[in-house]
Amino acid sequence: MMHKDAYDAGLAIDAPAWESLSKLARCFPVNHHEPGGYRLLDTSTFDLRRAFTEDARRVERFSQTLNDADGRLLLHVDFSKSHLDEGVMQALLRLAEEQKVCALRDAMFSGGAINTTEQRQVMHWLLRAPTSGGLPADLQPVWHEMDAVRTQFLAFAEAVRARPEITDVVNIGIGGSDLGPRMAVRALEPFVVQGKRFHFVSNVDGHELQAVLRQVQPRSTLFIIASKTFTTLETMTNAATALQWSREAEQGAWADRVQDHFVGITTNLEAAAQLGIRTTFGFWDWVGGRYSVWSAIGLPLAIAIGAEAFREFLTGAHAVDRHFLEAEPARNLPLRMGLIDVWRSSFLGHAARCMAPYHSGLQALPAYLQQLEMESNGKGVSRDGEHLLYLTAPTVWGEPGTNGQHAFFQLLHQGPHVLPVEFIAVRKAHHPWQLHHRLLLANALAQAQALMVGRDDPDPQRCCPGNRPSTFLLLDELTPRALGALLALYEHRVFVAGAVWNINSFDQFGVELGKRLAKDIIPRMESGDAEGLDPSTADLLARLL
Ligand SMILES: O=P(O)(O)OC[C@H]1O[C@](O)(CO)[C@@H](O)[C@@H]1O
Repeated sequence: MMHKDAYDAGLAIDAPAWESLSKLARCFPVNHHEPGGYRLLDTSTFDLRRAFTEDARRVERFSQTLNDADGRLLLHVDFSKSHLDEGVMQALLRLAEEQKVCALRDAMFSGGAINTTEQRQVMHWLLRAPTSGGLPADLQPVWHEMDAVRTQFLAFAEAVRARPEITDVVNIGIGGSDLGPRMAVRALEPFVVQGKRFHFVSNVDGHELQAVLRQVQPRSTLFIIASKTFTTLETMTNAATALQWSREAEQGAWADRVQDHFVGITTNLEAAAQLGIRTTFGFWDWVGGRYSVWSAIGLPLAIAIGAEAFREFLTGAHAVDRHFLEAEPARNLPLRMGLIDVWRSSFLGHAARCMAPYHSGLQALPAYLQQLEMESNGKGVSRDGEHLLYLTAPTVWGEPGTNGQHAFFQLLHQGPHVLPVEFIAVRKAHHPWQLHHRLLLANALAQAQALMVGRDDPDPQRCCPGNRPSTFLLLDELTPRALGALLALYEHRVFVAGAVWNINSFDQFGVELGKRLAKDIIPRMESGDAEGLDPSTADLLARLL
């Protein structure tokens, strides 16, 4: 939680704008945690309701529309219901300058090894570049290699689509090798080819694999084994079991055909070959797992929606890449949104953000964003190895609206701490029942309004304090292009926040320790040996055995 001394001193980052923002924060409601108490420091003078009455241009000032090159609406974002004013926005833009965010952005887009802890370039953006035009000379061959693989996996996707005998596609992968394609196939359901079902198996929990294998037949199923490293325990275990299940099917009569029904997506082509997988599509160590849906990791999506629509998905993301690179800071949407995220976490103490997509197709978006944001920026040490005195990535969670309203929105309206909500609404529906869509959208608007306006009541149990912040994202239609734009916006916004916080957003060493300890415990699950384990783990092990 935010450290009071650091907050008071305003010196957690040695930049003049950081200090100004620390002072400005005193005019806003701040979530403050100290031993024995969590409270809202509401010494503030800032009130959203008043902010709108005092500034007739507030919506215009704090909202922005992005169109693509053809002038079509990509997305519109209204962050006017955020706890901020023009002074804060200006100080945030100065902070971006002092923290050299644009220089880091330019380094990323010119192939600099900005993932410093792993000495890697960060070039997921290259995967959506339609041509090599404008790229630095040393990136030209990289683009051509990438484009060749892209052409191959998209041709493969088309070939699978043309085979009616393949009725099921099973993606086996976890984390970035699962969440992106899983979320996007679901989101773009109206564009998905008829006659094929898409399944995603990520967990090492055999129940998940079993539930899928019960529904499919080896001869009509394509298994995609997706793993950047091809060493991940869950994926390798599920892949081996799926292979064995296929070989044993039909009394072994199918064994020699099995390989034709397995495809590997990895940077470790050798490991895939060792498993006996003959068809593979590669990608590169400059694509982080959580940024890989644009690569061959997106194969399930490409099969689902086809090569042309997959290229549309890339086009939407590329439009946002261009905008992020070219727009001046004051009208640069990912920059502004990333800066607001910094303001909310580090200055206002908003330790969590609720994602509320009002579209059931975006059901898996909160889970996707959890990895993107929390694995990228959930860090407490700077690039230079210094411990940070400020909050970084918020906890991200959520559910599609209206479901969340009937579950946890109570806390958002009346809980003692302030948590911003991010609404995502889509203007056009892909079903014929306009009434449903009107009710859905009306609820999104009403919730954002209720959080802000609140409700006075003489009975404190019924009173809603209001003045609660939210952001409202609006898509015209949930198309491949719009989804690509939305995801790229989130990627760059996470980049901006990480750059301001001076953390490396592209490694994930925090997840290593658990993996290492699991390796130690796995053999104990058979032997029961508890030597060297702490008493709690030893007791639980004995009970599980
Ligand atoms: O694609 P892989 O190498 O199987 O890794 C899966 C996931 O595991 C992680 O390394 C975390 O454990 C993620 O960063 C990654 O997306």
